[in-house]
Amino acid sequence: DEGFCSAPSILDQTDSSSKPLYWKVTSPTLSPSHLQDLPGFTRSVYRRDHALITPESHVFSPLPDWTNTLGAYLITPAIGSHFVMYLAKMQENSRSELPPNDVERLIFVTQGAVTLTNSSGISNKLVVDSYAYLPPNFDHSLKCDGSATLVVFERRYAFLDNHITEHIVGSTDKQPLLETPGEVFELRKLLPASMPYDFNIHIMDFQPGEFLNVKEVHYNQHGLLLLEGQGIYRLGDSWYPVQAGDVIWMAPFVPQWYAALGKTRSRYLLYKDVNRNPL
Ligand SMILES: NC(=O)N[C@H](N)C(=O)O
Ligand SMILES: [Mn+2]
Repeated sequence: DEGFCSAPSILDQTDSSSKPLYWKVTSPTLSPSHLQDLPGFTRSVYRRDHALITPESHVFSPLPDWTNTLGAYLITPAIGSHFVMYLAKMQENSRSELPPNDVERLIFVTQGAVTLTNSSGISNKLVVDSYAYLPPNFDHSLKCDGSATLVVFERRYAFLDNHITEHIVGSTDKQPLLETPGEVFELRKLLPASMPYDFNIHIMDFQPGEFLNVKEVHYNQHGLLLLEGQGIYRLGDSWYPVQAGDVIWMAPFVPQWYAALGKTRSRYLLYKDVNRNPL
């Protein structure tokens, strides 16, 4: 019947297997139609030790120095982080610019394709689910002919004597699953665990109904992008319904916990600082 319960539910989404990987990051499904474009309504929240930034809050503007690229900064030191996280929407004939000196960069492709060229002229085509790590002061450029959406992390590299990081190009599906003792989620890491790397990017998969065992509190900070699925994120004393396309800032020591819900798996990408003494 056409009663009010006929509002389309997110669970009515038939299988999205026909859609490209991570399609929801750039075209998220908003909650039932009665919330769509409701004036002034947002799920975004900004607190002392966490923030939830949802797609209806994104503010894009031309990325300074890049060509034909719009950027939405989601996390910057102004929020208390030691890194930046931004979405970069590269349009046709677009080109990146180098980060400042001594700043390392990681890019992850969520839509389209870009060509990464380094100073020795070697090019790599990066498609959805591919990534590249660029060490500090490493000459490179990203070019895009059509369109591409990247999530970019940049950080002033914490130099260690006699340690340097390498230029890395890879894709999530080629990374091995790592042990997660006491936890049920599947874990991949995009960077080596070795000492030179002062952060890593975790890709974490949960089946519906699975959740973090540890209600984590730790000195590390996080920038999270939910790539697929939906669930409930607990941050401090608040509980947030989240879905693909949502971004979360977690400050050091904020209590954090996730439970996956719905009919499809949850996958999120997580920046985590590592390998450096917190003192
Ligand atoms: N919120 C998280 O998912 N945190 C990760 N499990 C981590 O800190 O390793
Ligand atoms: Mn954590």
